[in-house]
Amino acid sequence: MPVLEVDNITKLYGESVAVDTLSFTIDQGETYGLLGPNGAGKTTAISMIVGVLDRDAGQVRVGGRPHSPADRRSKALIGYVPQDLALYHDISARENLRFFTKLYGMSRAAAAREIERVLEAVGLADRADDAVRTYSGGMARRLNIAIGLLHRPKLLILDEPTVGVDPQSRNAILASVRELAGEGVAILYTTHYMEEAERLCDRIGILDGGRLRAEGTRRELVGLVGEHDQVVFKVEGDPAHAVPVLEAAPGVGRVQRVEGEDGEVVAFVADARAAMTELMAAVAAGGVAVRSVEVREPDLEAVFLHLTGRALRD
Ligand SMILES: Nc1ncnc2c1ncn2[C@@H]1O[C@H](COP(=O)(O)OP(=O)(O)OP(=O)(O)O)[C@@H](O)[C@H]1O
Repeated sequence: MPVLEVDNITKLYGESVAVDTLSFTIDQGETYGLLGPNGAGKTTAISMIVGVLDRDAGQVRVGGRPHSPADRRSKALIGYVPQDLALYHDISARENLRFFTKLYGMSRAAAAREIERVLEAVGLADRADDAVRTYSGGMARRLNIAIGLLHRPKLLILDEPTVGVDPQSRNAILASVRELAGEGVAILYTTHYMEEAERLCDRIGILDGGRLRAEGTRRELVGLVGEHDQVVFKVEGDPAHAVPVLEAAPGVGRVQRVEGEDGEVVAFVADARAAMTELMAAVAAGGVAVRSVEVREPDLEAVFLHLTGRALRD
């Protein structure tokens, strides 16, 4: 049973549809990325899922039960880390966390244990007693994530957690997300960074104009484009000789000489990994001396362009 089931949620602002019949599910230990440009509807979708924003239509189930903010049982399963920070800047990270454990009504012993655990999880243990005002933006964001983890949620929802953070904090955030997923937490992660979605997420939903244009693993999404893997050969001598040899090789769709690149020839294949052994054998049999081989796969940028006709980064 999925930890999160989102079923046709919709939000209207006047005439405009911010989120349009959005559906997806997330399993235990799975990281699901909602990828879309600014204004795609990511924050609106998340706010409806968490329950801080009313839905105009649709259902959300968490842990198999219909979720509403009034339902304490399903609420206890969710850890929500919004874009806005909710921290006290004049006290330390540890004191901020202690405040939230009191809010959750945790016992002293449980609070002490959970505070250490979440500080470790986000890599802030060594700065835990410093005032938050001395933190970088990225460290403050990590503390915000720590707060979302205090009650051991089964579903962690992160709204663009790496926007405007330093590279060190960004890496720490990505590492903590991976570790939490490894412990079985289901993760909903929104981002407009293609590389993050590719690196982190098991499955990705591409959101644009409030609608889910496509979803799947990176490989499935890339397959939608119909664009092929590129196997780039650097060859000795005249590359023209390599062209007919590659064209005749099994699994090769099209062969192209790269403009300006001395001795570079590209073979387009459906699946480079599957085709590689036969391709190399054909090249050797054809007497082509290869200096190097590189595989380039189409990326999510190409997928977004294919689906929407626009670039992901405007
Ligand atoms: N309170 C509101 N009233 C009217 N329109 C809104 C409101 N909040 C959001 N919108 C509109 O809904 C659409 C989706 O916005 P949303 O903030 O969910 O996008 P997003 O993908 O999270 O983008 P961002 O990364 O910029 O936050 C946008 O067109 C936005 O202008």
